[in-house]
Order: sequence, then C-alpha cells, then structure tokens
Amino acid sequence: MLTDTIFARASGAGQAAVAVLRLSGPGTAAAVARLGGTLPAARRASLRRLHDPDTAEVLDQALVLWFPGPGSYTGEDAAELHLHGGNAVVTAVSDALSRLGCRPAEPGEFTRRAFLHGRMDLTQAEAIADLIAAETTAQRRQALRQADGALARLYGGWTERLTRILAQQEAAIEFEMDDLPTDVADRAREAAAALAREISAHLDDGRRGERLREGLSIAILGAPNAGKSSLLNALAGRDAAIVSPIAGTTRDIVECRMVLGGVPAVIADTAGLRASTDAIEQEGVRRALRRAEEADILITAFAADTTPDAETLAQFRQAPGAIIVATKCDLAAPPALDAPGRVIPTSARTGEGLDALRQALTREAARHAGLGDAPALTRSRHRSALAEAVEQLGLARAAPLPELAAEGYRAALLALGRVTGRVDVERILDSIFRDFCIGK
Ligand SMILES: Nc1nc2c(c(=O)[nH]1)N(C=O)[C@@H](CNc1ccc(C(=O)N[C@@H](CCC(=O)O)C(=O)O)cc1)CN2
Ligand SMILES: Nc1nc2c(ncn2[C@@H]2O[C@H](COP(=O)(O)OP(=O)(O)OP(=O)(O)O)[C@@H](O)[C@H]2O)c(=O)[nH]1
Ligand SMILES: [K+]
Repeated sequence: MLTDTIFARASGAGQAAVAVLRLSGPGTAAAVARLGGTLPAARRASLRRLHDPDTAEVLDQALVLWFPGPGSYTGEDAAELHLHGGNAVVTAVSDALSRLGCRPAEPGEFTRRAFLHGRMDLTQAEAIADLIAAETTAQRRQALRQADGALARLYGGWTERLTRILAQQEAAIEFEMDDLPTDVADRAREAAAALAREISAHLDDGRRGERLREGLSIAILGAPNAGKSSLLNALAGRDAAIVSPIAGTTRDIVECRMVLGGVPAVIADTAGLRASTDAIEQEGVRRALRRAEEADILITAFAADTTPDAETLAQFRQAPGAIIVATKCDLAAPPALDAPGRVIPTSARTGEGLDALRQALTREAARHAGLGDAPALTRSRHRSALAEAVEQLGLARAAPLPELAAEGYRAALLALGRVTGRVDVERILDSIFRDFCIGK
C-alpha cells in the first residue's frame, strides 16, 4: 500500500488553454476538498474555485474530477484539476498541493502505480509509453493493441500453460518417489515442446514489432555522381543534401525522416563509392558501407546515362534484396543489367519513377515492420526473456533427472514472468520451499 500522494501536470509543458494536474494516492480526497471547498461527485466534471490553503486567496476557477479508487487509472484514489493553462496558475496550484503534503510525481509514476495495483501488466505499461511516443498510424495501432492487452494475454496464456507443465512435473516426481507407474512427465515434456515451438515462432518474426517501434533504416548506395543526393531530396521533398556535378560531393551521411504506409523510416544518403586517396572521402566510403550493411532496406543507384562499373554491379549482386534504381532517365534509357531484381527507372529532374519507388519502399516497409494478424514482439527486453524461456524449456526437456526438468520449467516460468511482471511468486515459492523440512 502506497502512502504518499503524488501530483504532476499531465498536459504538455508551456502555455495552453487548459492544463491538467493529476493527483493520485490516499491523500487525494483531502487535498482536493481543501483546495476546492468540497469533494465533487465521483467521475463528474465539477466547477470549483480553488483556494490557497494558507491565505484563502482564489488561485483559479477549475474543473475538478474525482476518481475514487480502486476504479481509477492508477487503482487508488485519484483526481484531476483542469486549470487555466497559464504557467503562473499551474505553479500556484502545484505549490499549494506541496504545502498540503503531496509531492511531485517521478516520470511514469502514475502508470507505475497502475501496474503495482494490478491495473495492467508490464507490456501494457510499456505500451502506454509507446502510445504517447507514437508518431505514425501504424505505431499508434501497434501500441494501442498492446495497451489493450494483446501481449499480456498472449504471454499470460503461456505462463498459465507453463505453470500447469511445472505442476505435472512435480506430480511426476512424487509418483516416482512412491514407485507409481506414470506418463505425466512425458505429457509435461510434450506440452513443453509445443510451447517452445510457439514462443520460437513468435521470436522469429523478423523483428517486425521492434522495427515499427524504432523505425526502419534505408540507405542509398552507389557511385559518385549517380544522383543519390538528388534522389534523397526528391523523396524527402526538401533540399537536405548538397547536389553538384562534382563527383564526391557527399562525404558524410545525410539523413531524412520519412513515413511509409504508417511505418517510420530514416533514409540516408551516403558518400559515392570509389577508390580515393582523400582520407576524408575514404572515411565517407567506410561509413557508407557500414550504413548499407546495417540498413533494413537498401537502394542501389546508378545513372542511366552510364554503364554501371564493376563495383556497382558487384554491389547489386551482393545485396540481392536491394531495390535497384536507375537515375537520370531523362538523359538516357537505362541499360539492361546483368543483376537480380527489377530496375526502377527514375528521374529526379522530371519526377519520373518516384511514385513507383515510393510504392516499392512502402511494400518493403510493410514486409519488415507492417502490422500482422498476431501481436508482435515490440522490445528487446521481451525478446531476451522469451529466448531465455525457450532455452530453459529445451534444457528441461533434455534433463536426465526429473528434479532438473522441474528446475528448467521453473526457470522458464520466471523468464516469462519477467516480461509481464506478473510472476506468481506464491506458486514459485511453494515449489521451492515444499522440499524444505518444517522448522527449517
Ligand atoms: N482526462 C484524462 N484523459 C485521459 C486519461 C486520464 O487519466 N485523464 N487517460 C489516462 O492516462 C487515458 C484514458 N485512460 C483511462 C483508463 C482508465 C480510467 C479509469 O478511470 N478506469 C476505471 C473506470 C472505467 C469506466 O469509467 O468505465 C476502471 O477501469 O475501473 C481512466 C482513464 C487517456 N485520456
Ligand atoms: N539530368 C539529370 N541530372 C541529374 C539527375 N539527378 C541528378 N542529376 C545531376 O547529377 C549530378 C550529381 O547529382 P548528385 O545528386 O549530387 O549525385 P550523388 O550521387 O549524390 O553524388 P556524390 O555526392 O558524388 O556521391 C548533379 O549535377 C545533378 O544535377 C536527374 O534525374 N536528371
Ligand atoms: K555529386
């Protein structure tokens, strides 16, 4: 039971029409009544003059909302003060709340309290943070689905199954001690194999959810003067990178943010690839190659009025998933290429082919990070814990002794519990301490 009462501005910083101060904790009712004279009816917006508790000066005329616990966002007594959104108003009311014994909340503390009071699991709490940070449609949908409990249900279901598996394994140990014939351990092992397969399939999704959360990386690679900077500027719709007829203009990486079918992406223009004696250009080429290696989507560009050099052609073959773009098609028809994949003819000058390129990028983005039917894993925190669970299930199934198998199932259960934050501690403690003697 948390004893302190916290408050914070829930609306954005700075001047606004209305600012929302939010309170949560056992002292909420008393603080609101002191400020507003009386506590309004539960969950009804009520107009109140807020008074300074020491001087009785009127600080603001505000809408007050009272949310008695446990049916509130945090699960404890909570309230909202909808103030006039001037900084002096917010400061005066905050100061009054401090004098009434409330304290400013830490980042995320309201949602932390919601978790502690069992209003949501950790994946839902994380989804609230994602929802607040969401910048694109697809990010919003993924976060909302997770906030709504899609991952909580999936991982919670696995936790239940694993709890049953552990119970079966423990029963098997007892049967064995009593010399009773049984196939319970075999059934536990089969159920564990099925569960491990499901978790593995969920892990093996090409990092779809993580990529949507974090954004995709796209790199444009090609020879000097291939028209890479012009292509970047045309796609981004602004003059981000310097364009010039001098080969080797771009040395560093120039990045632009884009949204492709609701999926956020950063597209990077890179230094033209060539052997150079210039140390800075050499470093630029190294950076270009590194970025290309890390990219989720690679665009390899060559100018249609040139025959791609050996290095460019080698690049095409090395990156069979890359989108090949012929640039400057207003100057010449692109030559037939001995390379895998389709070539998209474009011209930054006339705009030809840019829509086709955007469509190709959007398709690739959806493949890498699109919303699927099954809820996606969204954080590396989940990934490492789930991988640990799969590993422990494998160890348990291969264990030479029934006690070791139970040990593995227990470890897998703990790993799953770390993801949701809902470890049934009682259940695990029971299975640990049952082997102790009474009085120990
Ligand atoms: N003004 C305001 N807007 C907001 C929030 C808020 O706290 N205040 N939210 C929060 O960040 C989000 C909405 N989420 C909420 C989730 C649960 C409850 C709540 O009181 N739940 C109770 C009662 C539900 C009901 O009325 O049926 C419950 O679940 O028991 C409130 C807000 C977004 N908008
Ligand atoms: N006609 C025509 N010229 C283009 C087109 N795109 C780029 N150019 C020209 O080609 C030259 C090189 O363009 P950039 O975009 O700077 O090429 P880059 O690949 O970024 O060059 P580096 O910085 O050397 O790697 C410039 O003179 C551009 O004006 C195009 O679509 N049509
Ligand atoms: K150039």
